[in-house]
Amino acid sequence: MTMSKSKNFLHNLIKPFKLNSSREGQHGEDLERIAAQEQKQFPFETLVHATKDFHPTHKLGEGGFGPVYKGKLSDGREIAVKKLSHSSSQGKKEFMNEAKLLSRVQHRNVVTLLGYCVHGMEKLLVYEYVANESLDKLLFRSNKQEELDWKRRYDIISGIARGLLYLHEDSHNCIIHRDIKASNILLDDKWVPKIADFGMARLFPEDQTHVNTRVAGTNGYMAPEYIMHGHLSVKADVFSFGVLVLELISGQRNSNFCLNVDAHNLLDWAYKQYKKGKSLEIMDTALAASALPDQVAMCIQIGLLCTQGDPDLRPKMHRVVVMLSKKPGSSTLEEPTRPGVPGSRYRKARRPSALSSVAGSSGGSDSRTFDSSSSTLTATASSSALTNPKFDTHREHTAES
Ligand SMILES: Nc1ncnc2c1ncn2[C@@H]1O[C@H](COP(=O)(O)OP(=O)(O)OP(=O)(O)O)[C@@H](O)[C@H]1O
Repeated sequence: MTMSKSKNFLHNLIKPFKLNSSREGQHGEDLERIAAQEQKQFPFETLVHATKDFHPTHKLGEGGFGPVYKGKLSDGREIAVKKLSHSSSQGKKEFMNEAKLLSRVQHRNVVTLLGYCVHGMEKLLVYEYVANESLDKLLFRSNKQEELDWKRRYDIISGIARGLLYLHEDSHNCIIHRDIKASNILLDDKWVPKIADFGMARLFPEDQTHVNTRVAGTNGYMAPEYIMHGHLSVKADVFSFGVLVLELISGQRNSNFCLNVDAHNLLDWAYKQYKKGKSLEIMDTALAASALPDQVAMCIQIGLLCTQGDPDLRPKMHRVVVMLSKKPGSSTLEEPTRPGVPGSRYRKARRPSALSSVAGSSGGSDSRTFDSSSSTLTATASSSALTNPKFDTHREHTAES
């Protein structure tokens, strides 16, 4: 091929993707952008076809927001379709705006939201399908713990930390996840962790007239200041992340901790062992062969730093990522203070009247209630609050504390 021929060839190859000349280029880019946005909206028929009419055999499971179905698009891409339950009164336009915004969130450690669909009363979200199981199934509900060797667990901890850092600081807005837990971490076929369910509060704001049961926080993972006073900041996610780190290392759930040891919960146990200089004793026996003791000890210390009772003392995710990237022992980490007590005493249901008075007094932007039928707490804040890094709601709460 001659030089000019190969130049032409390259130009033609690039042309459909990039138009360079100024006005034509601008126009082309606009069209591209519009087309890209349009593609985020899936026709309902496409999703019906992809999931074989939401056939029960395609159902992957059901969470607090509704059922999730596996599907396959005609181009071969595998998808997970989340059918949102009907309990929110959010308008179609608002939902579409939020979904469009969230489908711009792109990170290796965050599940990609491919798009959305509104069809009559139905609101659906279309995600990339993540092939492996969720972390809780592997860690707590299978006999595959051995497959999660130390290197995998360490990579999972680092991946989740990077995904959270992205949501907090690097995405177009600060997104506080508020429900970081093992079942919201999906693993792909290469064991890469992906944070799922991000931004759900934006997509599904609370309907103030409805005592809903949707999930925005889970016992055992929620920061004490969030449960007790409604203080919501990135540090609430840092707390949940710390719990997850200690769960990954110990193989024990924090929420129904039942080891016969002198401790109330996993955090308490980890802290006591740490103070005695025996932190490695909390390590999952399934890690015995693969663990790098110094690295495990460093991660326990990071987990404890993240779960400290005082949110101001907890590191931000940026600092966590830096700490995780260090060689164990190469720098001194801070000494963790006492961990916060996850507030399972909120198990008592609050009266709906108390709920509406809280919601009412807030000007409608924030409410909290507890669904006594599950182990989850519902707590939502307005979208503006969720996107504002400085958001910190402090209100006298009416629940027994
Ligand atoms: N993108 C996805 N790819 C593969 N499976 C998925 C995907 N999203 C969700 N799932 C599966 O669908 C099921 C339900 O997920 P969902 O996130 O709705 O609820 P959950 O995390 O189990 O509970 P909760 O609503 O309390 O967080 C889970 O088993 C999850 O593993």
